[in-house]
Amino acid sequence: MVFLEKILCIYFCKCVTSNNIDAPDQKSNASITDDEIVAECFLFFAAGYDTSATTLSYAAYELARQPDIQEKIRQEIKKVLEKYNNKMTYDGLGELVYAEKVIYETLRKYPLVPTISRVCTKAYKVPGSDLTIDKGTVVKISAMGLHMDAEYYRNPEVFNPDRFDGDGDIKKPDFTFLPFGEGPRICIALIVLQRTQNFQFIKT
Ligand code: HEM
Repeated sequence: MVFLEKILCIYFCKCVTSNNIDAPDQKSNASITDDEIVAECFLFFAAGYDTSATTLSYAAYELARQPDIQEKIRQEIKKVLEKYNNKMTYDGLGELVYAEKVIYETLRKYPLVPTISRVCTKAYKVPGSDLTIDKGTVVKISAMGLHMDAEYYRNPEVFNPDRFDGDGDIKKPDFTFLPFGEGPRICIALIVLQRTQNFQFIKT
């Protein structure tokens, strides 16, 4: 809602809201047109709908193939529902630790955006090689390639949510798990998504 609030503020009062109490909202010349609002809404729909729905389809596919994992997730949901009088609360969703690992493992094995694209903003010499990436070159980073690399994920073809345990078998340096991209353009829905996807499990 913070995002929507910022857009409406820019539209109606040409100010930018801040979440920082030390930096009160300021009037600015910020403006947004009707077309830009429509474009933002379309982006939310395009980026948010199919990605979430298809991830859940892959999760359901893996659960159908592995009844033991399905049962484990079911027991976890039952336990948390019992704790919260059969109502799923925000806190309850946060307690679905195993369900979250199932979502992570689904995103690892089936990253909906298999390659992340960036444009090189200045010439970059790749360390340890004589390769220089020129400014303006489009660089494609293979999330799928990283996720299926046995150097980072043992037996990468096996669907194993436990690899996301603290003590799991994952050997994960930074930037080897990229279902949501990375850096300043990382998917804006990252945090909301983990809990909403857990919620979908409960409903199904
Ligand atoms: C399983 C679900 C999702 C996956 C796997 C996913 C994945 C991604 C990826 C890989 C990117 C590109 C990040 C980068 O270039 O570094 C992205 C960007 C984006 N996503 Fe998601 N996404 C999901 C759900 C959503 C949802 C639910 C929304 C909105 C409600 C959303 C909104 C966006 C937006 C607006 C961007 C563009 C951010 C920018 O360019 O600054 N995504 N997403």
